[in-house]
Amino acid sequence: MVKLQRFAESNALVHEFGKYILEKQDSALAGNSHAVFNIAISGGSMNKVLYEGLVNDKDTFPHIKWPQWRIFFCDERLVPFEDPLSNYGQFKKTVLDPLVHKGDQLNLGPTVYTINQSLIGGGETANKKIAEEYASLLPASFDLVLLGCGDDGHTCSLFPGEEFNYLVEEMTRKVVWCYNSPKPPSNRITITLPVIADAKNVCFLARGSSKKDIMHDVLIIKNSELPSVLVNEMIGTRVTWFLDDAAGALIPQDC
Ligand SMILES: O=C1O[C@H](COP(=O)(O)O)[C@@H](O)[C@H](O)[C@H]1O
Repeated sequence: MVKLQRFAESNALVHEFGKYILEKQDSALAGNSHAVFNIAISGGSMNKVLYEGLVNDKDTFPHIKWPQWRIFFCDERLVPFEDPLSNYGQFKKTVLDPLVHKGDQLNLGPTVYTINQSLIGGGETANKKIAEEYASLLPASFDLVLLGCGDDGHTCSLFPGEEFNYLVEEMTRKVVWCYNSPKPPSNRITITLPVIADAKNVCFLARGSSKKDIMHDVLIIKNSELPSVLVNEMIGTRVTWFLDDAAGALIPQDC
């Protein structure tokens, strides 16, 4: 059974989301200044909430131990970092740059693991190599995986539909090349379901009315053709969903 956290108010959602991440940081570090917090983050709408909930939140910000964070990407689009579609590029612009320069001083930031940009544009062999190299960087397991859920029920770059079965059926490799993403760009890499299943905590974030139908399919119908549902089914007790009222409009309040 997954945990549902619902919010009528956007500020409250953002604040509680930041507090949830802080809690997971604290249990991973347990006061040990040599320990690290391994977190995998998603792209898209997640970045703004990470900025608001972690960098711009005056209660949370002072408690984040950024130098002990090891940040990885759940998926990455195979474009140069300066391309607006790059998940790392957007994260840098939205979260890292403001963090590093916050408060008129230079703050020490987290260690961020990106794909090998020099291989982008190198075709099939290079794309497979990007996935392979990225897999070799991943920790044995994540303390926290932060997931989005697309309007079609995809999460990471694991898409629903027969032509994408090779992605959700991958049970050996930790990272795979997605060569036919229905959402641009078509070339991406993504962590696989076993990596998510090994995580200590998994948290989905869904906001806005464009998500209301898919939230109904995921949380009420539980359509197991949807990758987001597969995550819930695999490790439900470790999964928390953060929803705003617009995304949860079709979910009964007592759910
Ligand atoms: O393409 C992607 O989409 C999903 C969902 O994004 P959202 O903007 O609808 O929240 C995202 O989680 C993933 O990282 C990204 O590459």
